[in-house]
Amino acid sequence: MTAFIDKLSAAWTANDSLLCVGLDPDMEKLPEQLQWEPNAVYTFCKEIIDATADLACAFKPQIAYFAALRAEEQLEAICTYLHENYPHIPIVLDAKRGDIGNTAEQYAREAFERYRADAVTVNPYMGFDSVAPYLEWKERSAIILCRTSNPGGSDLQFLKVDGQPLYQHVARLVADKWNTNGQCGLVVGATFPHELEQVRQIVGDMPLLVPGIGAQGGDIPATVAAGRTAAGSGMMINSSRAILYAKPAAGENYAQAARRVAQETRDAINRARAA
Ligand SMILES: O=C(O)c1cc(=O)[nH]c(=O)n1[C@@H]1O[C@H](COP(=O)(O)O)[C@@H](O)[C@H]1O
Repeated sequence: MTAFIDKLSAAWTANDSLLCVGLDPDMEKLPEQLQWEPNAVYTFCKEIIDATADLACAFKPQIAYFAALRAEEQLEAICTYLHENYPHIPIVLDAKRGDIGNTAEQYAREAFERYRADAVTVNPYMGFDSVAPYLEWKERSAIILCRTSNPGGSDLQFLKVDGQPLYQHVARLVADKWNTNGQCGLVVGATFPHELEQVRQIVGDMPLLVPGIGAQGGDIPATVAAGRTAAGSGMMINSSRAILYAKPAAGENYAQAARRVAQETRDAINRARAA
């Protein structure tokens, strides 16, 4: 298996894209013609994947959307579909796990064995022994929450510890101590470009998952300016709802609408990279 960072770097180049397409299937927002289909979640995600795969550097299924619908088997089938048809595009399973070592071993097996994800999002709050089991999977990645995109992230992440906000301690800890094998990434919201810039300065070229453009209103040029590496990449900039539930224009179906918005988003990111 190719190491996560190598697979991601190849996808950045092959698709000339920093766009991560989030797969958050919400039954209430699914197109009407799918509402009565037994495998609606699978069909919807497959159509979105086929419509956007040449525009994306990663796909990020959010596990809660599948679990809430008892659709984990459809998530497994989607991951298999991705491996068979788009093996060059990494799967980031968004699960935000965090638990004691023994339990974390099971979460890691769930992400990496059951779903065969290339990376999984992980919460750092319980410390290194809660993250270490993911790093045992040498070709996979743990993407650790640092400065999340939601307003309430400030409740804890901005607390000052030794004069520095907690999120900066997380960035330093991961960069200096946890990332011994180059397997770690960080989550930093596009809604906080100033903090994104701070994190980029601390962690060098570490890959960052950057959600918060699209439905959450993050600014693409500000995000790219703050988070890109010297090589002009280094990020998976995620958009979920704005792509998945794009309103079809006249004559378009939902997958075509998703493709149009994904292309506009990828191109807006690339214009900002070139600026
Ligand atoms: O880890 C994440 O992906 C994540 C971290 C974060 O700080 N904020 C955040 O929105 N996310 C996820 O990114 C996606 C954002 O979706 P949209 O707001 O619809 O683009 C959702 O799946 C969130 O769960």
